[in-house]
Amino acid sequence: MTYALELKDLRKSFGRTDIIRGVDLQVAQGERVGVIGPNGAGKSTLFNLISGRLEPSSGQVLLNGQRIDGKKPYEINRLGLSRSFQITNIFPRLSVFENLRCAVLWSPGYRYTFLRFLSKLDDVNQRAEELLEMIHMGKKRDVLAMNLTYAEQRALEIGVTIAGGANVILLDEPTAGMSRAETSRFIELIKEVTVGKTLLTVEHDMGVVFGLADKIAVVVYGEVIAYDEPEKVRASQKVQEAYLGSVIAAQQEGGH
Ligand SMILES: Nc1ncnc2c1ncn2[C@@H]1O[C@H](COP(=O)(O)OP(=O)(O)OP(=O)(O)O)[C@@H](O)[C@H]1O
Repeated sequence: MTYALELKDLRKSFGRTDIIRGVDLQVAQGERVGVIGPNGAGKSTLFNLISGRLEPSSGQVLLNGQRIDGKKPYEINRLGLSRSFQITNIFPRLSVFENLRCAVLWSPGYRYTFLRFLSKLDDVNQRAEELLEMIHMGKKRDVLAMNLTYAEQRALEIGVTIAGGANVILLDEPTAGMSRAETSRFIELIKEVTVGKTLLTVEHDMGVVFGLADKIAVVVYGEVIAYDEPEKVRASQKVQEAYLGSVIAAQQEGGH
């Protein structure tokens, strides 16, 4: 079986410190995976290894069966993986629509076709209109990104991330900084716009991750200690002891 994303004995050291210590992970096409774990466990490093920001010390990363470890982020993006950062991908002084148009223009299907550019402009506009509807921002079409609310900026960021039609999407804490109400609307939006796509998301909020993910990968000290359906992960004694027990207790105490 070819997985949308597969990690094989992936390792990363900084100096003498082993940060990612032999991660194996298989994500099927269309699966939504939540990556959880304590601070400093290696979740961001894992995302950096997958998206090409960092090169692994050893091991393999395969995207749709093709090795991508060692490739540059833009090459990996062209092969169908898109990663969202926390609103750094949007242009504050451009309107919502222009941001989406730029994202489409910059995406793999269009970026290298400058000579065919003019004949393709209609397609670009049409795709940007489609994206505008997908993220439910038709009414904000001409508003400058800098004048949007924080939650709207995050929604635009999702639109920008999916603009190129990547089939594997990586989201870094997509609901960080949102209110409860915004968070639940945003989870629905993420679900809608990623139907059929493969999604990996790093998330600290257990409510979000258990509501969104088909599978949860628990990273502790650079290793995936559990990778299973949410209910099985929640019930796992090993996960309770290593991580979840203390987090759930803390979130309940904090009123989350
Ligand atoms: N470039 C680097 N050089 C040295 N150490 C690094 C580097 N990047 C990350 N680390 C270390 O690797 C460990 C894992 O960091 P990472 O940011 O991946 O964890 P995380 O699980 O994403 O944490 P958090 O939930 O707090 O964001 C940390 O101890 C961090 O200090």
